[in-house]
Amino acid sequence: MTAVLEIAGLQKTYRTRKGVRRALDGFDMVVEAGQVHGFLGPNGSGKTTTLRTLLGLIKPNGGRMTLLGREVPAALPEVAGQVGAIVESPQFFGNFSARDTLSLLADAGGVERHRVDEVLELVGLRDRAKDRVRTYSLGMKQRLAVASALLKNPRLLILDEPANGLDPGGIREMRTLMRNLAESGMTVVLSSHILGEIQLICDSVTIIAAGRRVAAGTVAEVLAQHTSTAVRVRLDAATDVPTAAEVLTAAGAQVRVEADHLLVSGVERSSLITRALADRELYVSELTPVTADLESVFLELTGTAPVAGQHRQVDDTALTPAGETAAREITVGEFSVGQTQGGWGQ
Ligand SMILES: Nc1ncnc2c1ncn2[C@@H]1O[C@H](COP(=O)(O)OP(=O)(O)OP(=O)(O)O)[C@@H](O)[C@H]1O
Repeated sequence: MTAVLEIAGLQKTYRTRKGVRRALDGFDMVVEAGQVHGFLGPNGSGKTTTLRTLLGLIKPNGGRMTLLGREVPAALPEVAGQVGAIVESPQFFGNFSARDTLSLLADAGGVERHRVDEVLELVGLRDRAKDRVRTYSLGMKQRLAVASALLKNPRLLILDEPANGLDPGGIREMRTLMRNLAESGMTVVLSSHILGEIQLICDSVTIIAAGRRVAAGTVAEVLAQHTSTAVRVRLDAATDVPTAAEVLTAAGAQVRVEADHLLVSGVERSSLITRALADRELYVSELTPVTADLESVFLELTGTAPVAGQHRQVDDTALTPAGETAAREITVGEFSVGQTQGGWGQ
């Protein structure tokens, strides 16, 4: 497969009154041709900074980037015609219709007018094309934005949070649109917080936390790397749960205590769990491998699982006056996996 987007060791620091904020800390990303690729990360992890840097809107402090095989930002003038992007919410004139808006953009970009009708059809706005934009729902405005990025029939489409603010119906329409575009041969990169959605529509994902890649690969690979050993353990007597947690922790397992069961990982064989518990006269009523979804993997990797009474501190973990990184990296398979601290609750 050919990579249409490659980023290696990208660095970006912002100077703020409080010190230097390291937004990207050696970030890597690869997107293969023809895929829908999800770019995931908690608030403030560096997604927008990455996309803006890639598109030449801000200057990196280090690292290398290519788009369609050409080194950027140097080759941006040559590749820009084949890359459609919406990184900041575009503003449209409320008094213009979708057709007026797209015609204006087509003329300005040297795109033939017949393309306007094609993209209106593609994004499902044909029937409302003559209505004023101010009468559009948020979902329709998002689709108009996507239509504007599609005018030049790009090989690569980059969308920052395309489903932001959409209701479930709007999200479903956006999903269908993304899949249709990928089926037509276009590569689509989309950043999102809506993880269930990403799991449904993306072939592959990159997860970023504190400016570093913490996981990458196909959705199946990322899930498989984080699901192999987790087992749900229920006991005959629910009152035995705390003791069982102690026994399994002492045996070297990682144990998470849930309301009426345990989630146990880091154990080679499930039979070791049953045996360790039976030795203490604790009897198991259920032992089930847990299939993680992308959301739980994301929460585990980015350290943003809800923490009671703790406010989200992502920006503070990224603020490193001494220039140190807040991310801790370990290697799992061919991907690097890191962990950061941080709560939730913004
Ligand atoms: N212009 C700027 N000046 C200073 N710091 C900035 C600037 N832009 C972004 N940052 C900081 O850089 C880090 C990464 O921000 P970025 O907007 O790239 O994250 P993000 O993953 O896109 O977040 P979100 O999902 O909230 O949009 C954050 O700590 C943010 O506060």
